Amino acid sequence: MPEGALEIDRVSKRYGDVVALDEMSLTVHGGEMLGFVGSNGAGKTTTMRIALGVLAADSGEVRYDGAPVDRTTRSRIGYMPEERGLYPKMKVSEQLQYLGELHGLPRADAVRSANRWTERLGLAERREDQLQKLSLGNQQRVQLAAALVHDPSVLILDEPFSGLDPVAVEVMSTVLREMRDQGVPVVFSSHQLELVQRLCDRVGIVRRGSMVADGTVEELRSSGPTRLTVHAPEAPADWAEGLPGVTVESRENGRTALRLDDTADDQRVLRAALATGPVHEFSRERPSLTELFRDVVTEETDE
Ligand SMILES: Nc1ncnc2c1ncn2[C@@H]1O[C@H](COP(=O)(O)OP(=O)(O)OP(=O)(O)O)[C@@H](O)[C@H]1O
Repeated sequence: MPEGALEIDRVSKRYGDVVALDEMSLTVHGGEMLGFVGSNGAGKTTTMRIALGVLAADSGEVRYDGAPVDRTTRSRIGYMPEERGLYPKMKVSEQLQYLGELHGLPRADAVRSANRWTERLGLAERREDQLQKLSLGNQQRVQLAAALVHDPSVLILDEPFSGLDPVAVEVMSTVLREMRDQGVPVVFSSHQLELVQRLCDRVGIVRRGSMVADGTVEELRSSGPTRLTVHAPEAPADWAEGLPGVTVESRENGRTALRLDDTADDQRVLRAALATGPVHEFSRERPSLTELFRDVVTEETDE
């Protein structure tokens, strides 16, 4: 059972004048699923291509199970590229068998594995079809099968969920969870933040080639400014004005949404609210991953 971690350690990469990666670091442990999120052009694909070894880094190191990734470890990686590079005219089963053999499986094992994954991914009826005759969603299932056919010890997937219908999303999610539960480190990029929040053990947010936030969804959601909702129906409109470190974000039907920075004292806010009359609600709101992500992107735009 694979247990090793995939570590990307301060990897930098330039394309001419463009700094694609600036000391990017991330670790995915065995048995863990990491969601890799960031705006367009932030550096996700470049990171994954370097991890796979199809692109060389200018500096930094990629390690699996503590050792630098070499040709042998590379063949243990299952990769689903964004550009979906399969052969359009080849039959589904032939293609998967060929890829299995290319990764070192004996022919009989490659055939067995291709059959197993096509069955598992709902493609059994399409085995003898050319790839180009399949719908885009089914082509994507074949691409996942291609990443899995050699029974990889690490899974790296570039936007595996993009363009999938809800049933296919469930199939893909279940398979990735199973791989994770077998001890495989799984990392995938995605712009579908709700899906990432639901599926992943950890999330890494990348901005301009560096990791800017990394943790469990819970850790990320409890970081950042505190947001409070206070329902004090008799309070005057300006009840929270002037409280140190407190910004009023909105006020509607007696409910005030507040943002507290590090200098604010929530107990002082509560006392101020009680001083106006009854308080029916005093609750801390935690941001969703989408809101956290928006904060990071906004910072980027502001710079
Ligand atoms: N072959 C290349 N030549 C020149 N610049 C490139 C090349 N590939 C990527 N870049 C640049 O490197 C940066 C990082 O791109 P990358 O594709 O890694 O981002 P990404 O996070 O995967 O984006 P997306 O979410 O749009 O797929 C971008 O500025 C991009 O324009």
